[in-house]
Amino acid sequence: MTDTTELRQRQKQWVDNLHGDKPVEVNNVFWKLISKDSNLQSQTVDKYLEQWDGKTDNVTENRRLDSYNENTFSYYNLVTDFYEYGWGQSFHFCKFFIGDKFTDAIKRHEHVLAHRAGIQQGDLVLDVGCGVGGPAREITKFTNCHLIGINNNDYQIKRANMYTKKEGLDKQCHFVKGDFMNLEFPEATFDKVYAIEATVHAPNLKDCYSQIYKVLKPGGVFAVYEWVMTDKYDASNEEHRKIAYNIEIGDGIPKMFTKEVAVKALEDSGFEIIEQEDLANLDDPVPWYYPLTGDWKYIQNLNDYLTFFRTSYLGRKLTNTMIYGLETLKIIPKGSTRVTDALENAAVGLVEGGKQGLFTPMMLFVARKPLIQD
Ligand SMILES: CC(C)=CCC[C@@H](C)[C@H]1CC[C@H]2C3=C(CC[C@]12C)[C@@]1(C)CC[C@H](O)C[C@@H]1CC3
Ligand SMILES: C[S@@+](CC[C@H](N)C(=O)[O-])C[C@H]1O[C@@H](n2cnc3c(N)ncnc32)[C@H](O)[C@@H]1O
Repeated sequence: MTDTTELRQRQKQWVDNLHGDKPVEVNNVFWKLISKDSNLQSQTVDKYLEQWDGKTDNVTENRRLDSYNENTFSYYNLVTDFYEYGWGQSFHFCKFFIGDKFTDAIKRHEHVLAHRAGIQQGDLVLDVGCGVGGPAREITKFTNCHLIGINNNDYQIKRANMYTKKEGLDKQCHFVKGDFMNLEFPEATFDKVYAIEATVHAPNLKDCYSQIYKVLKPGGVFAVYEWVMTDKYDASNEEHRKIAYNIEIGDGIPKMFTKEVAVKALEDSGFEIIEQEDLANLDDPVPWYYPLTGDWKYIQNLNDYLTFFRTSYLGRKLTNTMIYGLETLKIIPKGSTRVTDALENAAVGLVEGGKQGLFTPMMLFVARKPLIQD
């Protein structure tokens, strides 16, 4: 048995045991937490947090980079239910315009990527790091393409396929296990490839982009919303490094790279960069991170009061207090509070990084695989 087969079997078994025997259709976050295996939940939290001891020296960082696969696997086993509860089925940020409803802005961000990638009816498209498939379903409906989503988290794949079947899209769109550091599709399979806020989990962007390059047809396009530290970021500045660290620990990221590293990685993989644009502007009338600040003045739709209460500072405090109470009463598994604490770190780091313009979750790159390779 190869190492990869063994790892996959172990991860599949872990997910089956961790999430208990509740049907995959259950949507209530508290019910999902109650039905988790307490022992395994606590072991998953330990496994994830043992990597995060506050250190950012080279040895510690290399350890995190080496264990990227198990680390993000554990992270998403812990946070997926919270993400769905607080954010919905698309696990990404978006640009807001005045008057925007949250769900409309999220979908528009997906349409923009599909448009910039030039996805056409009938194209075979790969979604790299597909989450529970919110963007994939939307892009399939928007373009009428055929789409495969890959993900290294078995729990998310189950939920992605469940939602897709429910929406009657399962003939056009499906989700499989895979590691974007080792894509197993034959060379030149896809017309287009996209990734939304996923490849930031890679331990090495060049190796990840090279895998994408390999599976794209010559002339094919790769479009990505990359998470990067901007040109303003200075790794030797303690405050900046602390912000990046909060983003790393709270979002399951082995190491945040700079925009410069991402550009070089695309070029070194053989791509020709057609467009590069940071869609997050500091002077945007409505900042991308506002759902996490709970700035009520930006809310322009009645439905969004509920969504943004959950994601706001106050709403998070309320959720975290409830989680703490339920864990103390042993109603939900041990370790759940440590998960909400890590998510709080994420929110703080993201907002601070966004406000200071040190970080962007929407560095858009559109890159082409040349028709003739060197
Ligand atoms: C991790 C990466 C690369 C992308 C995910 C981006 C966002 C969808 C998440 C980043 C931080 C998350 C938090 C929540 C939802 C999803 C994020 C915004 C919550 C609002 C979910 C509900 C919890 O009670 C609080 C969370 C704070 C962080
Ligand atoms: C923040 S989520 C974004 C999901 C999706 N793109 C969306 O916008 O809803 C990041 C995704 O990348 C996946 N991921 C992380 N590391 C991966 C890897 N090595 N191979 C494949 N998928 C990975 C996670 O499991 C998760 O689904």
